[in-house]
Amino acid sequence: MAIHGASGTPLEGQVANAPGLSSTGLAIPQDAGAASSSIISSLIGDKYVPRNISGDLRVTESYSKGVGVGLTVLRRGLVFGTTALRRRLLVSLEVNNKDRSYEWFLAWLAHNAQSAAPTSRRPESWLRSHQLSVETAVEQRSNGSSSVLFRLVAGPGTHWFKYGGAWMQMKRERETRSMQLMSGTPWETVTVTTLSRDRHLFSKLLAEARDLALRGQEGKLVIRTAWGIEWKPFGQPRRKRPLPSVVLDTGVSEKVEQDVKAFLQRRQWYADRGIPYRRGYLLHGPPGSGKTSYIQALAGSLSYDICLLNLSERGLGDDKLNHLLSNAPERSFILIEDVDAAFNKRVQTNEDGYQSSVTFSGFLNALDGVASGEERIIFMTTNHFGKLDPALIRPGRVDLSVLVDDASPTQARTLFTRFYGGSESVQPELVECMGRQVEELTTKEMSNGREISMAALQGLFIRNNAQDAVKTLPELFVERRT
Ligand SMILES: Nc1ncnc2c1ncn2[C@@H]1O[C@H](COP(=O)(O)OP(=O)(O)OP(=O)(O)O)[C@@H](O)[C@H]1O
Repeated sequence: MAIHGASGTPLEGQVANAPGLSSTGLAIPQDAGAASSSIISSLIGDKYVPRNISGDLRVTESYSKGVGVGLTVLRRGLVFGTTALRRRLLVSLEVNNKDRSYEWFLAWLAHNAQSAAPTSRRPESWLRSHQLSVETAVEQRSNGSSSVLFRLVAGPGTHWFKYGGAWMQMKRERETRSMQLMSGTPWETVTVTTLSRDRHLFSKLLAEARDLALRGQEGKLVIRTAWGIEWKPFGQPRRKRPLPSVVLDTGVSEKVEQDVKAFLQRRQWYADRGIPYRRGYLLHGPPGSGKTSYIQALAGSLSYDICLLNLSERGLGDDKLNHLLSNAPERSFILIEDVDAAFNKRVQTNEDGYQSSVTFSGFLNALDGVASGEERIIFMTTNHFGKLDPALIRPGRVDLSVLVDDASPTQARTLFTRFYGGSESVQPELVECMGRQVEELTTKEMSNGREISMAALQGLFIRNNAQDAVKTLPELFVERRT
């Protein structure tokens, strides 16, 4: 972002460099008289040009020479004057799409423009424009349902709006010849121009735009994915999942939570000992046991964001990976799922045959990273702990490794009571009683070498009422995996 005078380049430079100008800034016109006499000669031939006509031509030559110089001076003067006036009176703010405030500003403008109902008194900020672009967003309501919204934002071109009593011109420009190499999106710039005396409004406006954006994320979990070498929000911020809604075996959730909290309070401790301030966690266990859900819920409870990293991403190489891991936004967990799948053969291949260029050693180096004071928390998940290379899970890369297993009897009971407790159709005592039944059933099935995932239990409880769920439960247990 940059604030500068309206002309952009220094005036002196323009004058001195302009073609056809002397160092004094005056134009030196070409010999207009000679040119006109040669045109006449070529039209009617030299011999028909009488001597006295040639004398008149000399008068005309010096006259046109004078007019030429006069016009040039006038034109230059006008340009000079206008530029000087613009420089004195106007001030511009430039925001480009490399900066986070770019999105905030466009969203703020769209928000204010849309709130201007035609019949009501116009609010202070509104948009006057004939060039609009559409941005589609999915909004999640508090009851969990979602709706698709179309937001009209100022498209490329010139727009006008009023803010804080001042008129502002906004120019959105898109660079069509070059793209951002990593993300493939065009470079864009927004230049807002207003009267110099109103320059203080810029910071007010940007602060408002930022607050509006952050308000939209309050109480929500922001998930980011890698876009080239940058982390960008993926979809709209989601509603946070309450941590207790992810039911892990006794003590597991507390162990991870306490470790993360203790780590967050020891920044100085790490700094004093010169240890890189980072921590790695590995959650391993069968599919559907709640690993991802837990990490997301934990992030939400600590008001952290999630940066989701897919090691099989097309175009992701060792360098980019290193950059991404070292430049995650503050207050975010980096989540790398199914880490075994990425490196069990040391070279990973997509369904379409694409081979990621991240190497195992490159990944280890990126995990070690450059020692810096920046906080970094990485969570990795896997379904196959045994397949992991010991180099990956050594302390420093994985500091805490936790098994998140299939449903234990206590987990099954707790999930049951969470689902059916508080419902009007079932008495609380009955729910407690059926919960104990679920616990006993699970203990019995487990002693027979059978198990059930938490995801399967959740599915059962979603589809059935309490009585039917208890009846159907035994059918869902499967032989334990070896
Ligand atoms: N322990 C749990 N408590 C509550 N719900 C759970 C639990 N485990 C799984 N679920 C539910 O099951 C679904 C899948 O869970 P999740 O994706 O977190 O499992 P996972 O262990 O990460 O699976 P995978 O290893 O296949 O990635 C989610 O909808 C989640 O709500």
